[in-house]
Amino acid sequence: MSYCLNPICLNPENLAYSQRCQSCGSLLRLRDRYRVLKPLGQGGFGATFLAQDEALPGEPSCVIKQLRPSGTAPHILEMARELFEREAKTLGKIGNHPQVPRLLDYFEDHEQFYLVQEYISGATLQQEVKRDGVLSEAGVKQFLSEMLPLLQYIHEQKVIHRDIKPANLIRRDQDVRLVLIDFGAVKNQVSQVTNQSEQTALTAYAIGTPGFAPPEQMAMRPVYASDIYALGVTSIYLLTGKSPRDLDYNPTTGEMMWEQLVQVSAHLTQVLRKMLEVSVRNRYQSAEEVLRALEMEPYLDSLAQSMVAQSSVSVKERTSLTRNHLEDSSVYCSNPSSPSSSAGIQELAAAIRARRAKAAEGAALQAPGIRQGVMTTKSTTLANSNSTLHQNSKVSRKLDTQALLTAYVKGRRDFAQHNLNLLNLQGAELSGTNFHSSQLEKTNLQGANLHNTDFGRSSLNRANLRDANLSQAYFSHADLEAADLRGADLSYAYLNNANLRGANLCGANLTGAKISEEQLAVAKTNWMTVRPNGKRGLL
Ligand SMILES: Nc1ncnc2c1ncn2[C@@H]1O[C@H](COP(=O)(O)OP(=O)(O)OP(=O)(O)O)[C@@H](O)[C@H]1O
Repeated sequence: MSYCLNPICLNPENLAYSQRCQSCGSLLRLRDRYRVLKPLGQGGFGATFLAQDEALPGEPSCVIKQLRPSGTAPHILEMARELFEREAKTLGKIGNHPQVPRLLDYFEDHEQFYLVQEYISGATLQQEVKRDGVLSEAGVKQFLSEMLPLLQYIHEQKVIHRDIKPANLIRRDQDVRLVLIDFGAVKNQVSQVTNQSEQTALTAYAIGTPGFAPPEQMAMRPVYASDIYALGVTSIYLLTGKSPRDLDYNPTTGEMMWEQLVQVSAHLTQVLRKMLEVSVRNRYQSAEEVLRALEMEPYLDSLAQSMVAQSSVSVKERTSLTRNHLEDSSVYCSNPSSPSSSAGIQELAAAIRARRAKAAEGAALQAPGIRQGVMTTKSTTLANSNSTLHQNSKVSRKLDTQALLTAYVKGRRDFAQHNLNLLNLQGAELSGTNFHSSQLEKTNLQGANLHNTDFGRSSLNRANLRDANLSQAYFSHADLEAADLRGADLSYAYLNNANLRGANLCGANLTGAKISEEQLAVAKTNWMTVRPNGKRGLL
């Protein structure tokens, strides 16, 4: 089909490759190169079309946006043009990012404005949820780990998107990456002071989508954290399949009531709660902060627990100690961006890394010079509680094969921070389980169903994962050194930051998996290994 772009054409559908519209006589090729195939949508200011560029070899698809303001008053036209230019400028500036459509052309033709951008072939997250159902905790973590670096990049370019929602996120068929579209509502040049009345009039037409946009954005004062709120609402949609308009709100605080609808770990709940804070002051201030919190919270959680459990410390001491500790680590900090709190996080992260390194080396659990129960300075407190955490988690969270399988059958999915070393779980049904930070060294998981399972930061050293179903599993920071992954289905798994040294990926399926060339270089592969692009061959 060839579609006529004349806004007042009564019968815009024409035969493919026609020169002129049979109904209104307009030329059907825009700028003598773009042929419109079909309309994709119509918003307040413009219409969007799928087109092909006949001037290029292969006639690649593209998206054409045509400025079509609904009113004709000069100031409306002016505002619409401004919004349109904004999208063009923003795409021109940030469209070289792989998760943003490229700006291909921008021009005026017969007093109409046009913007041509890269066509992203794929389904939106809204369509995906309607088609495949809601995501698990691991799925949402993967979503956030993909979106937060993009958000960080956009914000570094001084751009607030202002309309993040499932319908504006397309999972590109070609490489299964998420692409953010619709930059028509972005706020550019955040630091520049604009004419207040112009800005207010303009933003009135571009406040984003009610329910996804936070209160300050609806009040026309968007900030970077507004995008974090919208990302939080999108995560709730992915977990529940419910749009904000289908959710209840607390009449006193205005908070969205979602917690009773989802079954996720305490740490993810805490992160989402802070992303969805009604008050900007209490919300995460940057995408980086959310990323950091996602990686730290499970540790902080058990850190607090292990400290409370410490028998040699009095209740009074324990309470103040826990509070100080949490303040240091900025978990409940009212101003998390303050230098002291971020130093706290770094200090804690360093301690955790040191602890993990020690554990990996098989060093003694208790660091030299640290004595149980004697807590004098901040650093000894930290080190002491970390060693306790390690011991406690080893002793109190050990499960045998039978106990684990029975708990799973009864509906339990959270086995984070457990010691499951050496268990025989061959062929077990364990899909959608949370094994975050657990120890699964030399565990036999051959042929097990581990679809959509969270192995973030877990230790799977020399684990037997042969022929296991690990599709969409999450392995960020997991240790898979020397693990046997022969014939495993790792399609769409998230393996970024996982240690794959010596891991055997012969015959494994890595279609759509998130994994770097460096990681693949240190693993074993053969011609049977299916690469992330879906093709077989040596890596
Ligand atoms: N670059 C693109 N690649 C593929 N599809 C796109 C692209 N940009 C927009 N679309 C699709 O075109 C349709 C229309 O999108 P558009 O951004 O113009 O806004 P809309 O959904 O009509 O309205 P609103 O601006 O209110 O969200 C949507 O279905 C969207 O998924």
